[in-house]
Amino acid sequence: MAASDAPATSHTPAASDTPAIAATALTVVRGDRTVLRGLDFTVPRGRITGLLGPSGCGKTTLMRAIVGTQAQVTGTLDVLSRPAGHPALRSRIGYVTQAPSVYDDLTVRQNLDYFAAVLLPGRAQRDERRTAVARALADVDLTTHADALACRLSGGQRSRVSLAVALLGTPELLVLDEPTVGLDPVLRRDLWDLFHRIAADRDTTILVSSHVMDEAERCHRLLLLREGELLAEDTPEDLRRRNDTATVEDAFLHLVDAAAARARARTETGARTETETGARTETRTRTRTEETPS
Ligand SMILES: Nc1ncnc2c1ncn2[C@@H]1O[C@H](COP(=O)(O)OP(=O)(O)OP(=O)(O)O)[C@@H](O)[C@H]1O
Repeated sequence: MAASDAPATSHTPAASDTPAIAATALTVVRGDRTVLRGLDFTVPRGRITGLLGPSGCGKTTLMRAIVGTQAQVTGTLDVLSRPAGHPALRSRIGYVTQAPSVYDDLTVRQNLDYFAAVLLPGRAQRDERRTAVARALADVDLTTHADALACRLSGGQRSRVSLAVALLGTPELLVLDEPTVGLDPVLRRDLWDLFHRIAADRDTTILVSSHVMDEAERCHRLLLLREGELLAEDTPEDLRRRNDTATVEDAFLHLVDAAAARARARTETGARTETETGARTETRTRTRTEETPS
């Protein structure tokens, strides 16, 4: 998103205690649908925040707004103390989309070399490039596959190449869209261990989406999204405690039921008011008709 398309911002100077992401009344329209409705939330720095919710609830749309690739965003959205989409944020954010962005006809190392050349161009940065590529390969445990063509990799390995690309620039904010989809339990655990290492060792803020609720327990904080609305913003522990449930999944279901009950009550109140207003109007009309001499 161009800076001019960025939502309005209450631009504040950078400070280590300001949240990595702060949204107020964030609304996104896609086509003729309002996909995100008036979201207010913050994402703390250096922590792993899980964005959880069922398929189609708006997780990808929210991530796209944060990285600045989503049109029709209104409200306030600050990322690393800049308005989302600001050009200065490009090198500070790593974004891994659901579909791995990997060149099939290049090897793993060539893929990384290519993106490293974009991030760290020129002969003077050759050593930095080499170090960054070696580190990213080691991060995602693909050093032994460095010379394999990307088209020969498994789905999980391809996802890890995408993640390695995002790690090349040592981003301050890493936005990961369902990075563990389709991975076996061992790989999923290894990836989550990696996310925790990155957050702890490099002070990187990680926003990671998932629709698998057991992954919620691995996050420091959670944003629970449903049908474009934020159901909760809390730690997994507080979410369980507040809803008196054993798991985050049960807490989520509890919140969904409560939201549905509130919506039903609103609809019934609206219908009753409408009926009463209709009855009053009819009475008034009848009275007027009766009063009108024929
Ligand atoms: N290009 C588009 N144009 C119009 N509407 C879209 C577009 N892409 C997505 N949507 C709609 O926006 C809503 C949210 O989609 P989004 O991809 O953000 O959900 P999600 O929570 O990431 O889903 P999933 O977990 O399946 O990836 C959906 O109802 C979807 O139909």
